[in-house]
Amino acid sequence: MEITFEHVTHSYNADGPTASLGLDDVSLTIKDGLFTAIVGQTGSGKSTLVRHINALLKPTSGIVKIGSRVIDSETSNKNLKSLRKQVGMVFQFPESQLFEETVEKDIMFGPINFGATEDQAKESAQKMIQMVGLDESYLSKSPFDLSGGQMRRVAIAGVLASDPETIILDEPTAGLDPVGRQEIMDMFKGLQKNGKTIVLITHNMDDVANYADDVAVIHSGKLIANGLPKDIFNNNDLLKNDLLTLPKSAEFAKKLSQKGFSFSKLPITIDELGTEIKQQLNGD
Ligand SMILES: Nc1ncnc2c1ncn2[C@@H]1O[C@H](COP(=O)(O)OP(=O)(O)OP(=O)(O)O)[C@@H](O)[C@H]1O
Repeated sequence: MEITFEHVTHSYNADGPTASLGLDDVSLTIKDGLFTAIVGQTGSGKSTLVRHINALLKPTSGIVKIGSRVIDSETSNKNLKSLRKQVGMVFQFPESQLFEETVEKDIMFGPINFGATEDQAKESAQKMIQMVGLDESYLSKSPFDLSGGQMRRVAIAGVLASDPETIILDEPTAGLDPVGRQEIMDMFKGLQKNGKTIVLITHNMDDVANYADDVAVIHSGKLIANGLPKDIFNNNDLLKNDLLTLPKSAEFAKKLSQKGFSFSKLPITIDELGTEIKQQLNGD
């Protein structure tokens, strides 16, 4: 499902004395089936942007097209259920939203809310618990007896259980250990390979380099760059103005360049860095 922002401005408390601009004239296309990363400094407008994709927020001016649906300032809060089913959102620290007595009931909540039968929702819960790397024995446990990382997985399973076409992730791996992070990110990449559109807010540039097909950089509510990761990380204007940091491999490559290594291109992933170094050492 393609998502298009056309001149979207969002002002918080637009009519009040404490009005603040969350988005400022943003035009952006999030392409169907791709993994798009949204990056930018803290407070730049990333969460404000993605909350328009399921109409949790509406533009103060401009429009957002989500598939065939158009959201603008006049859009009613009624009839948004089908949109909310199409666009699943994993908020920051989603485990704080777990509330049922068992993991199974928590995962079933979304599908039942969107009209699934009890049996269909149970089947979904069984599938999704495995998808997030836990076994079926967890279904009968209380979510509150799980570790933080396990709770996070259950919360993600709850969003995936409704089978959304587009999945919005607001820093989904914050606070997880490195192995857990990679497992969860690999799972999202797998979902994309199976046809989902993924939108990821992240401060982790290694995740951008490793997983994203497209990157949008937000600063002070404005879209200041949009393109392939390799092009974004070669954008010296962004780097020199501290609007972006580099993935670790690229940082390391820059240090090696100062020691006389020369790279045919800036390596942004560990694999690319390894290939470049091998070529250098072999004199290719
Ligand atoms: N509910 C709100 N009421 C008023 N202003 C808000 C509200 N939510 C966000 N803002 C303001 O909008 C701007 C963008 O905030 P937003 O949360 O979208 O940034 P962000 O890039 O997601 O930040 P972070 O990386 O810290 O999560 C900030 O100036 C913020 O103070």
